[in-house]
Amino acid sequence: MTLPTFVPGQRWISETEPELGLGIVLNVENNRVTLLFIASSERRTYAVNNSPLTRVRFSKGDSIESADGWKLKVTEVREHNGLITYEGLADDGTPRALEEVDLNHFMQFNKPQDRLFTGHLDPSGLFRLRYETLRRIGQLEQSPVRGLVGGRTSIIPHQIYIAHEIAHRQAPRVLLADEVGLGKTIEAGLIIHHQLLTGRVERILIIVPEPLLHQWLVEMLRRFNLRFALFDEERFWQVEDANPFLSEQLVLCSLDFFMDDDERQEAALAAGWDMCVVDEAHHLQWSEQNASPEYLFVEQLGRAVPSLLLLTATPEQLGKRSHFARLRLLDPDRFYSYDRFQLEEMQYESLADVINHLLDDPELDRETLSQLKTLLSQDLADDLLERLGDPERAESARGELIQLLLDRHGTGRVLFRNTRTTVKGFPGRELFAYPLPLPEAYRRLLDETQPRIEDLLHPETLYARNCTDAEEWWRVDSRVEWLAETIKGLKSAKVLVICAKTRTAIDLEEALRVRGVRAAVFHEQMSIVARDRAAAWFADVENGAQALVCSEIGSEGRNFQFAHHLVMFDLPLNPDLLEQRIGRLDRIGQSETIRIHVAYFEDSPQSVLFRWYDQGLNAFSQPSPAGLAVFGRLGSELAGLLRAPDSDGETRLVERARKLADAIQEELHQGRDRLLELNSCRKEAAHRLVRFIEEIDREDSLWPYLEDVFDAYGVAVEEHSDHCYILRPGEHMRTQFPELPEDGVTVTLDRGIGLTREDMLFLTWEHPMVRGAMDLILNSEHGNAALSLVRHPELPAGQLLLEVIYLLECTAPKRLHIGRFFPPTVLRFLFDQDGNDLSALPLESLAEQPQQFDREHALALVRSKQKLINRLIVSAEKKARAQMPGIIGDSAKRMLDAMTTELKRLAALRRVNPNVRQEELDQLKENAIEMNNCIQGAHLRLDSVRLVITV
Ligand SMILES: Nc1ncnc2c1ncn2[C@@H]1O[C@H](COP(=O)(O)OP(=O)(O)OP(=O)(O)O)[C@@H](O)[C@H]1O
Repeated sequence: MTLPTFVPGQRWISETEPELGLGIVLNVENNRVTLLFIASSERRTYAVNNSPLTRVRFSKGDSIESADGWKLKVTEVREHNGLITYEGLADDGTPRALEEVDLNHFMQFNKPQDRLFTGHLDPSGLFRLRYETLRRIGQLEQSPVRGLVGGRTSIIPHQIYIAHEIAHRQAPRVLLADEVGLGKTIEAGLIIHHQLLTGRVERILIIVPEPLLHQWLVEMLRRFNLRFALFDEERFWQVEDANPFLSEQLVLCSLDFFMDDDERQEAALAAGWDMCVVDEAHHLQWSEQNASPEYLFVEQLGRAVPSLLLLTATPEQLGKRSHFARLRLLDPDRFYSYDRFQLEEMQYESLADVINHLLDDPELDRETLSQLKTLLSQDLADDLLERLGDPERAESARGELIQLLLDRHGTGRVLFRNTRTTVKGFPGRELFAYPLPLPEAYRRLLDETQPRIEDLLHPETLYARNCTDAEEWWRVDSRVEWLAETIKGLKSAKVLVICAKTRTAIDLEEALRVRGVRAAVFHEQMSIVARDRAAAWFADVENGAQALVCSEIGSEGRNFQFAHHLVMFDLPLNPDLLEQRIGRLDRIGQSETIRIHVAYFEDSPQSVLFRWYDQGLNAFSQPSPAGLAVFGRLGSELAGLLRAPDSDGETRLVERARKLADAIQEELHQGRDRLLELNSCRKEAAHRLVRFIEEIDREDSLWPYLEDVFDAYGVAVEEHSDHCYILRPGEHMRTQFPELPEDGVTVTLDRGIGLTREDMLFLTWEHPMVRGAMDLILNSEHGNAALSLVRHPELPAGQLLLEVIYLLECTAPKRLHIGRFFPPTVLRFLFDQDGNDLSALPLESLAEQPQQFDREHALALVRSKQKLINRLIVSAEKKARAQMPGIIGDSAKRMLDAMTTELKRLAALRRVNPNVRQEELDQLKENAIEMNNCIQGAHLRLDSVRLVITV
């Protein structure tokens, strides 16, 4: 091997640290050479006979830059006393010369050709890894289930359907209103995850009732690897001088945090969120006379933030108008008049009827067709109606027509509600009723005072108010003794106790403690930390509390499905609250029949209410979709009976309630609920998506890919158990590896294991570790220039091939989300030395041979073939350019189709609703034009090259 000759003034670059820039030889002494890297202000000394340095030597035709910034196209390269002078034409066309000592110090040799010709050759494995990564990214961007795979969640059809449906919209604004416990938080998480992953949103504000802060924080982190910053007063004031919300991208706050504090509201309104999520949105109360401050605040946010997700299991809990008002927050254009909304609801039955025909009938009868035409008269849907007659295209036309009908005439686009009737698979409920004698002390008090309904249903509060000197209420209330005995009788089973009043909950805990029951309490007056501690103590299987006593609001939204026994210490008047209570246990993940224990006082208003729920609404054994409507119509009569119980009147009222509930339920089923059901989970589509995800889970392509990544970057892997591995930083780790702690981490690739073993990372293509690794590869030059020896049965030995990878990319402002129409597209070419196109031979078919090249020979070979290589790169570029119009045309068409549909929708809405502004239509058109320009301007980039020699 000949030793390199170093001369002061020469330019060399480091193969191991190319980021240092162009080095300049300072001196050579005692077989040691010292270089100065001016760009990075570093000085390095190497052994002359073993340095990782490559001489920078440009060739004729290269463009180079001087330290002063002028450029030269090289026409001649002269060497004198070991130093090179480049001659050629400067930018302005004048002939100039540039000494190598004056070359730009910042010159980077990251481009594939640069690295190839300067001998910065990576192992072939890295080249393949880079190619595989590019290909994967293109596939992932296009995957219909992008963003829905990476959560630590079971794949549940209705959730995936909703998340898919919503996440693919631009700036979605929807109300997620699945029945209690069906997974709205998870749905919101999936949508957020998708939108973040695809770059559609970056800044998100989640607002929840204070008791749910911690649960949300934990769910987002453990299920979706999303780190939200919890903002409370202390955190808010940590940032001085600037809007504190600008210090984080993902923020979680309680609604209370904003109330009565204009400064915080203003800061939130000015913080430039892309998406806002509001949980338990039924708290946003509204009436014509009086909109609540909470409503007004979210209304303002809704105007400032493009995407808005509202979550509630009981959308009509505070009345229909309030429900309408929340819909208006989401789409003020669509929901602009309550009267019209009501009128529309009346037509839901005939609408559902038409949709049913579209779904089920092979031929549409004349009446249905005429109804359809009337419904779509404003929609310019003639082409769709025409397609119904064409057997080839009828299926898709039916789908589009249903979508149109749901969008225009129902709450289709904005409201999603799945129920247990459609989701299925939930365990049953069993009712245990305990009539108890009304304590004498209560009877006396109720007779002596003029109690309000509240007092009638919760006599303990009346007692506590009026008998301040007497014994504590819980010493006279027979329900307390019953409660203690019931809990003890259930041995070690966990029992959730819910009562309406905070004071009652606090006292009950003490009463239970006195009676030897290990109980914790949970209510809204406790701090978040204390509440979470109580919930955790209750959840602890070994040493935890047997019972948790909750107040009404304190338990809202919480996950207690590990318990199977629910005690209702009293009953709420509002049927939605009853359902919220049962929903603490009746949620996804409940494994047993739920035992509902209800205590009430005989011959008292409580027994009337119990019968009303049990026999009138049948609300204990299943959710009662008509409950609220029946309560709305017969509520005042119920209140009359509560005030003055009368057994005949009670029997009559319960009977009326039952009949009314049946009738409303039937009506709802034919109309509104049928529409909601159709809209909230189209079964076939949902199952298609689920199958897609299951296939990805089964595919088994992630681990082989990761093994290559770990191998390339020096991450040590150890088997843990089936599908589980321990990862640690290896001794030769190249660089800090994403999401890998110093002391290692255990990972699994199996969803089932991931769901039960939360101590392990659940790795998918969407996990931050995997995405981080992909970024690491693509944001560096790793693998963009390589040389390998390969064997292939169809290729004679001794051939020289060039493999060239081009990337077709489209640059556009983020707000346009161009990736959905134009993902980065990989174009691969393979040529032999005679320029024959061998691209049809896939990369995988070239069997890699283990021989290594010595660097000097490799460099000599590359240099000797420089002209050929450049020529082949030009051929590849030509071929790539020839493919561009097709790719660009397809993607422009996809974009235009999607935008046209959206434009048509808005134009049709505008015809029925003058509130849709012309500017919105104009904006959409402008977006389409802008996107089209970006797509037409897609550019090619040479990503990597590999010189291949066949053996
Ligand atoms: N896909 C899933 N995989 C695993 N667990 C799930 C899934 N969906 C829901 N769960 C669990 O089921 C429970 C209920 O889900 P979630 O809290 O999202 O329901 P919700 O509809 O928001 O309830 P609520 O109406 O009470 O607010 C939670 O414990 C949640 O973690």
